Parts: sequence; C-alpha cells; structure tokens
Amino acid sequence: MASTTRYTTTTFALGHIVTFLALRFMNSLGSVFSFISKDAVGKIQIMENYRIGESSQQYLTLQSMVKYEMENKLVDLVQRSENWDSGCRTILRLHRVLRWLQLFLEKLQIASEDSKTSVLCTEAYNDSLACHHTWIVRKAATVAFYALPTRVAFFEAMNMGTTEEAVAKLGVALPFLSKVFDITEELYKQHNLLDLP
Ligand SMILES: CCCCCCCCCCCCC/C=C/[C@@H](O)[C@H](COP(=O)(O)O)NC(=O)CCCCCCCCCCCCCCC
Repeated sequence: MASTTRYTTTTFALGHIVTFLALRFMNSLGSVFSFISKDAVGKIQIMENYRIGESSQQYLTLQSMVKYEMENKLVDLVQRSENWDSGCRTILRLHRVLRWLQLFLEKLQIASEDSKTSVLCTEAYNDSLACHHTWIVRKAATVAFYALPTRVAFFEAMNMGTTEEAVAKLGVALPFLSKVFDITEELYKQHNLLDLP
C-alpha cells in the first residue's frame, strides 16, 4: 500500500484548504497562538515555493521529493547548514504536527461533555511533539493551550456542527489522517529520515 499510494496535487490542494481553515481558526484564538501559526505558515510557504519552483515536478509526490532531494544531496542529515529548509526536514516537522493532531482529535472524539480541551491538547502534545521542542517552546505552547475554548465552542468555531455531528465527522476523517501519517512514517523510516536536524 505504502509504495503505491501517492500524494497528488489534489491532496496538496485539500491540505491547503484544511490548513487555511485551521490557521484562520488559530488566528481567531488571538495573539497567544500567533507564534504557533507563524511557524506553521513559514513551513507551508517553504513547501509552496518548491511546488512553484524550477524543480516543481520533483515535488509532485512525497516519494518523488524524497528521491530527488536524497539523490541530489539536498538534505542536511547531521546538522542544519545550507539545506536547512529542505523539503524532507520541513515535511518531517509538519508530519510530527500531524501526529499531535491525530492524538488530539481522537481524544476530542471520545471526551466527555465536561472535559477540558486544554488538558486534552496538552496530553496529546506531551505524547507527540513536546520531545522535539526546546524548553522555551514547550512552556509557551503549554501556556497557549490554556486559552483553548470548550469542546462545544471548539466544534462550533471549526464549523463542525453539533457535538454529535462533530463526533461523526471525526469518525470519518481520522482514518484518512492515520493513513497519511502511516505512509509518511514508513517512507521516512525506510530512508532513515525520522531524526533530521
Ligand atoms: C488548536 C490548537 C493548536 C495547537 C497547536 C499544537 C501544536 C503546538 C506546536 C507549538 C509550536 C511552537 C512554534 C515553534 C516551533 C518550532 O520550534 C518547531 C520546530 O521547528 P524548527 O525545527 O524549524 O526550528 N516547529 C514545529 O514543530 C512545527 C509547528 C507547527 C505548528 C502547526 C500547528 C497547526 C495547528 C493546526 C490546528 C488545527 C486544529 C484543527 C482542529 C480540528
């Protein structure tokens, strides 16, 4: 499955729409989230530039990107230097965010009415992204999570309808999210790219 499934331009386009909605939502949460969305926007911009650059054909699929950058020694494997913004390391950062999102949405889906989104988000963060972040980023992220709205308001802000509707939508979306995560994880494992600096 992993070797035959491809990221297509359609997938990229859908990704952009979801990202746009997520970032708009984060901006609505106020300036406390802007340091998070700024970093996300910067990384998405790096990938968009590859998609419109002179090697854009090499960036049509995740597999072709890995092949192209590895064969042409365009990835910093040991420490960040001239290839600090390679597609491989940029996607790795976003891939780790996807793991956080997967855990967070799974928790939101099964949470009780009175559970706090800040707690769910912090747990998901500690089990995924936290170990890749510096102490200062971990502290700032944890503080920002306290500003998250309640579960109901969260679903409303994301335009997901009532709690029942939102839970049903998450049930449809989560398997797709897992599939994307698993394909990327497998590809990166094969090429030994999971710890890029
Ligand atoms: C809804 C609440 C959103 C919480 C977002 C949780 C993720 C917390 C990440 C905190 C990142 C802080 C900013 C800086 C991080 C960088 O140090 C770090 C390393 O980068 P470097 O190796 O280039 O130096 N960057 C990263 O790990 C990438 C962070 C990108 C954050 C993207 C967040 C997207 C959030 C999407 C929210 C979607 C909500 C949807 C709900 C249905």
